[in-house]
Amino acid sequence: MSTAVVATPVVVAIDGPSGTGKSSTSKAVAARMGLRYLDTGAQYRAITWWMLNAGIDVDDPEAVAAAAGKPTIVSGTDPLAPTITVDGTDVAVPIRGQQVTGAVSAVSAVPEVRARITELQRSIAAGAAEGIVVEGRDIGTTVLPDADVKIFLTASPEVRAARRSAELAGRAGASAPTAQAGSDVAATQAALLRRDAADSQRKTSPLAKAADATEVDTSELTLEQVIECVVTLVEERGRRAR
Ligand SMILES: Nc1ncnc2c1ncn2[C@@H]1O[C@H](COP(=O)(O)OP(=O)(O)O)[C@@H](O)[C@H]1O
Ligand SMILES: Nc1ccn([C@H]2C[C@H](O)[C@@H](COP(=O)(O)OP(=O)(O)O)O2)c(=O)n1
Repeated sequence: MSTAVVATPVVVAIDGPSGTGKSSTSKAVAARMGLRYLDTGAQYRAITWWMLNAGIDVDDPEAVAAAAGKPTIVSGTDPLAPTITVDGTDVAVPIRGQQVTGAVSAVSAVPEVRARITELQRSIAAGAAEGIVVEGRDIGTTVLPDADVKIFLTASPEVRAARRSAELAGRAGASAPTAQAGSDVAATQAALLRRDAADSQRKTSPLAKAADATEVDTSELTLEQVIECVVTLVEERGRRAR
């Protein structure tokens, strides 16, 4: 395992669809390189959780826009223990639930929500004196277009669905694979593809690869290989900058 510390603050943008390994890779790279870590998907999930809790119709963009400024979202950026709160409540667990996952694309498509969360993301990145790894859908294109290193992770829909299902099953405490697990993977894949389509087709700041991002297909790579690949890209950039 390589441990590397970069001398100057470096900003790393990691984008891609769900299940490509953004969170796992970003956390590990940040921890190894002494950088902060920001999960922007968690912020969109947090504002979605708040909207659902407040009884706002998430399919009504005007109602979502009108409420977008109300909740206070705070992200803790320690890669070894990232946190997320809404108005002081720890929402790390409920934001991963099905209700939020099913509503987050609609809420995050609303321009007023994106403006608010983007501003928050930029201020967190600007305040990270050690440098930061920021992961999401539009970091390289919109949030931090001047990021030092931009990575776009991909993987086949089959691989992504299998990873996500295993993760969900692990969380639910499931053990041996069953026939039910097969249909769960199919349902998970269909839900992932629906969310990809919504996130890629929205008008404001869609999921997209920045022209200057390095694409890494993680389908056939272990998590460790992906981490090493990103660490190498960050170190190469550090050498070029010196
Ligand atoms: N290269 C990989 N090989 C195998 N499993 C992986 C790989 N990358 C990530 N995973 C696993 O897949 C799941 C989803 O990864 P995650 O980092 O949450 O993806 P994303 O943030 O892109 O949605 C996690 O359980 C993670 O451990
Ligand atoms: N920068 C971002 C990050 C996430 N989003 C939206 C779109 C995504 O479907 C949701 C949830 O993102 P998240 O990264 O938590 O999703 P996964 O964990 O990869 O399934 O938030 C966004 O619009 N822009």
